[in-house]
Amino acid sequence: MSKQYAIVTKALTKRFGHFTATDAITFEVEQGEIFGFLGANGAGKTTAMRMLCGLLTPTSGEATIAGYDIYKQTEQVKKRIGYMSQKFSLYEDLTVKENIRFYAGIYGLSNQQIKEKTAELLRKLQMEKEGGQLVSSLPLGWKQKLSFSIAVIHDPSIVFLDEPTGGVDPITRRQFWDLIYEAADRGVTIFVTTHYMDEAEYCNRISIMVDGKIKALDTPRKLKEQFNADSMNDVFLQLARAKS
Ligand SMILES: Nc1ncnc2c1ncn2[C@@H]1O[C@H](COP(=O)(O)OP(=O)(O)OP(=O)(O)O)[C@@H](O)[C@H]1O
Repeated sequence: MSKQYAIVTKALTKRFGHFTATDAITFEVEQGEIFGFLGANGAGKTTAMRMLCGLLTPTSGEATIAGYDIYKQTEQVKKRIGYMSQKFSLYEDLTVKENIRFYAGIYGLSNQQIKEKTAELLRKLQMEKEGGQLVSSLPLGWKQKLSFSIAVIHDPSIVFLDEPTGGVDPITRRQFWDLIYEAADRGVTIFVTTHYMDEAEYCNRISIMVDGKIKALDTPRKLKEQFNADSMNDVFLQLARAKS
């Protein structure tokens, strides 16, 4: 039997006018893998991710998500994915529980499922006491964890995370990654962009984009070997330097 791929892209490209933001990227992500999508600011990561989520139409190339074509089967794609954007979209003027209810409703969960999932989520995040608080009153790290938990509340097979841990300290980031590992253990495929190289080390495989193209793709260990580097930071800097 052929391998089950969560994501397959072939020469996926997005141009804005004459500018090519994502330039013929080709890769596969296995089901249950934690796949890191790295690149400097403006490398084209968000553009690629938006195409994979069905938010942006590619200029050319192909891609499937959970086996569904991103051009023709957008509804099936949307049902199987979760998405957490850089500016994660919690409503600050709603309570924690109201946010959960709102998004779970959009994802099509029944009232009974929403009740159960809300209790489970608050227990897991140790936020039972905060359920009735406005989201605006929560620390950033808590909002990020809540946002991630909501992005997987409908048990998607793939979750896309666009710089999910920006602006928080390493300990809070580590706690966030515990949630990621837990989801991956349940078989959820994680596609994550980050600028933090400690996080890159937590991924099963990493791709590094430079100017819209994928310049390297492998496990952190193999990339370090390939670039004769001590750390992912070093690998990243070598690729960024090679550009100039
Ligand atoms: N709608 C658009 N119209 C024109 N150019 C765009 C548009 N969206 C993105 N770009 C450009 O495409 C390039 C890639 O942007 P993108 O947001 O994908 O990069 P990124 O790797 O996600 O960067 P960051 O790490 O800063 O989020 C940038 O130069 C950006 O200015």
